[in-house]
Amino acid sequence: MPDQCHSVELPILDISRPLEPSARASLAEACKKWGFFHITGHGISKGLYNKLYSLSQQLFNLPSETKLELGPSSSIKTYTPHFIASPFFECLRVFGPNFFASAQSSANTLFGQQSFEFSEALQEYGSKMTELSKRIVEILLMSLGEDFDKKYYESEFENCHGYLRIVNYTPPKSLVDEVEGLGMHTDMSCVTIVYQDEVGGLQVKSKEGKWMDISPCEETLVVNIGDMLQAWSNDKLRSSEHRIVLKKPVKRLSLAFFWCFEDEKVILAPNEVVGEGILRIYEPFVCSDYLKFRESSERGKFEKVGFTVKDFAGVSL
Ligand SMILES: O=C(O)CCC(=O)C(=O)O
Ligand SMILES: [Fe+2]
Repeated sequence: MPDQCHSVELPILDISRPLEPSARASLAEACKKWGFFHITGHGISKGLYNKLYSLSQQLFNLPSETKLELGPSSSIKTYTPHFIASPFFECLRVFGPNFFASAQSSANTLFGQQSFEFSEALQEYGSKMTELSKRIVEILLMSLGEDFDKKYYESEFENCHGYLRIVNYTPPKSLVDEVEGLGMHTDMSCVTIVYQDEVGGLQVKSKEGKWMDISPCEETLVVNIGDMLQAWSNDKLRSSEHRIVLKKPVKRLSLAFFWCFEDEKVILAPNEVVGEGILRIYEPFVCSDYLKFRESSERGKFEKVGFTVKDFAGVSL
């Protein structure tokens, strides 16, 4: 393995069981240091993943003209073609809370009216991810402080919503070394839940600036903290820079579920979360203003770093 890249060891949390005090401490530490951890006990069967995998392959194997009917210049806009995020990246978005309806509107164009298999599978996956996201936010609140889940879940996180990105990476056939499938970025979510297939390629940047592999592991999902929760937690939870590198000339599929605050939400870390005697790092801001800031400062660059939540709402010293 090249010197500049190592695998990172992250805690594995069994989400189906109550949070033990020792797990709470290692989770808090991992979230502060890496902003990434693994979960098991998520209740999603291998069968559902196999189904989503083969349906996604069918979808991305369709001719470009068909996919572009859902592209950025169409009315539905659920498909992002190659050469927007990177030459090797394309994705389809499915929006909650009615994942069935969102998937179906894309499926009608792609596969014709008769197919419900795709929408049903996405409804099942989207609702499971929604439940998981809620549980993860509760657990993260518990890791921040005694009874913080009871104090803050309902008042702060009750109106969160989610969407899914199905991502297909196609590296060049004559891959010599490695290429970036998706460049360095932070997520704008509260939390993101990622399923990556066995190809791997997800990397997180350490605070010292080293790229570390997050290797795929069967039956575990990757969870990462996004900018919204970093700001809300006054940096107790880190939204880390990450990217996808393609090292083999094979396709890679991932499912990334983003759990986000509602657009009109004002993000302000509660005093108790900031902690006594600790400086507040962010000015309060409206969620959608940050999303607009990110869109406008990275035109054509798709979530490139350089304009993140600290640049937007960081307290000037
Ligand atoms: O493809 C992946 O594994 C993760 C993609 C990602 O980081 C993103 O879509 O924000
Ligand atoms: Fe990401």
